[in-house]
Amino acid sequence: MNALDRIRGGLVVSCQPLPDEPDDPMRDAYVQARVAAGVVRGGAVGVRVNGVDDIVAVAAVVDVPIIGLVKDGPGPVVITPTVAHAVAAAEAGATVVAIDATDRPRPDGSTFAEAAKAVHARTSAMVMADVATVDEGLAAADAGADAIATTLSGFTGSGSTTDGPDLDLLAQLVARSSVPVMAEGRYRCAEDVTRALSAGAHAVVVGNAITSPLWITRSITRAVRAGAGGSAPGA
Ligand SMILES: CC(=O)N[C@H](C=O)[C@@H](O)[C@H](O)[C@H](O)COP(=O)(O)O
Repeated sequence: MNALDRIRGGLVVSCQPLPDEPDDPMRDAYVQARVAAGVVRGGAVGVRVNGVDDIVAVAAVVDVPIIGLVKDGPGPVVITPTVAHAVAAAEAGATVVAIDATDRPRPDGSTFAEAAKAVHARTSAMVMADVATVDEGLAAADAGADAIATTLSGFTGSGSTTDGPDLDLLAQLVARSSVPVMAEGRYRCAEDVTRALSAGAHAVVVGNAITSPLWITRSITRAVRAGAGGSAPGA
């Protein structure tokens, strides 16, 4: 059974520090490995992990598929931006390599198709295309992606921007794609996951809502300050 078959219908948990927080105390391979071990114990069928050191550390403690990526550079393409990053993620232990497949220039001048081809030719890993639009997803499947993920919806300036998960993009890709479609990006709770699976997602990735104490705490403190949940006692 390949890595994609193994995660079908399940919850994949993204174990990563917050991208825009260089001082996130969770930015530590040992810590992410412990988080990954915890989510697998809780029922995650796969994990998504950023960076060669973290992938190596996580691969040593879990035996579920690892969707690996390497975030690097000033952008606009940050998720596994070059052929070398893609191969490095696979060599570190990723069973699926997540690669930005948006239509934006890559720092090494490569295309998504070239990165996918290099992973397939030089490693045993599969390739997941992170996209923001239907057109990008369909193009990525034609270019050799083994799966597509809605990861970049709302992050590129193209396509729609939703406060919650982009279930519309998911449904359109499920209807038209020849390869499995992963739901990812702003999935926060059991209801979100169930809705994505009902919409035909191959599997659903949840990140910050499970694995970022910084993000979770900030969400709650901001909501409390904004008055969510009624008046504070004595107020
Ligand atoms: C846009 C981008 O860089 N997304 C990254 C992709 O690896 C991660 O920062 C996200 O945490 C991940 O996609 C899961 O999403 P959420 O944390 O919303 O459940």
